[in-house]
Amino acid sequence: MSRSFIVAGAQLGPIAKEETRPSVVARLCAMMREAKARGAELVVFPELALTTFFPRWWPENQDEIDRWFETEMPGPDTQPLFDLAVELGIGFHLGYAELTPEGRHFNTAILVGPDGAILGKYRKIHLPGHRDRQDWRPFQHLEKYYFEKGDLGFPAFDAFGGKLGMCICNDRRWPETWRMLGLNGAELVVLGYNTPLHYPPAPEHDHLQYFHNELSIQAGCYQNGLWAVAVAKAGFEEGCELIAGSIIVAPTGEVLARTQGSDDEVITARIDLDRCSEIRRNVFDFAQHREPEEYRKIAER
Ligand SMILES: CSCC[C@@H](NC(N)=O)C(=O)O
Repeated sequence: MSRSFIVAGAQLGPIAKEETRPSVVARLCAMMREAKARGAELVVFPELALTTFFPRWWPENQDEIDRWFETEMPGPDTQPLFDLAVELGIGFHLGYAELTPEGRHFNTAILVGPDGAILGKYRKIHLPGHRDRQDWRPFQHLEKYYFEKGDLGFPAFDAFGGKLGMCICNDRRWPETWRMLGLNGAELVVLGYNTPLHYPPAPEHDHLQYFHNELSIQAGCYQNGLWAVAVAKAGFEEGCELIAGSIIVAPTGEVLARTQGSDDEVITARIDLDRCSEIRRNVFDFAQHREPEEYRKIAER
């Protein structure tokens, strides 16, 4: 397979609390068709792409938690997405809430090939927010309550002629995420996010949300010599404004495509995985220039 191909980011506008899974999957399918029409071989959907961003609410009972989670992937509601991918011959990345047969809850993403096979799975490691109900906030951010920390590390998978890695939303802010993916050989990192514009503990930083999003992703790409497709769930969702600004970023840190609005929107760019070496054979040649014995504190509590 060629290492130069077109990728798409499929940004989602808001998903209402009562919007059904079939309705959301129809929106994803429409964007998958558009991505394919624009020549894409891979389309990237956001974090928790099947539902509203439910960690903003304190649940009253277990049923109110489990209603947001998928117990099978694909399941009856998501099978049409897999079927369309096979029909069109396009791969995809999808974020969703996973409930395992053992009753464990994860914030999960998968990478699916153009034959509909699941090529890789990632479970979010950096869970932001809080565990307890905090009524002073205009909305909750209860990821630490709803989810367990991911247990799959930061793997890179053989896919699309190269090595692909995944992370999810808050993970993108941590240099350790990108470095682990880089060390594991990732050449393209795909990720989705749900980022409220308003950050209640430090509202003086609200105006920097778009800047911090791009800063983190561009730095991750440049410092590890890899590509990224980073895709938002955006817009006013149940009274909470989520940032948009989905981007495709080159190993040089340059932004090649960016969404214009805050609704369902597809962006595309041609990427060439061989361009990772522009950075990895030069300033970030890990074998030549890394000094890991000086970094031990990074892996300590
Ligand atoms: C409350 S922390 C900020 C919000 C966080 N959102 C997610 N979904 O991880 C993020 O890092 O974008």
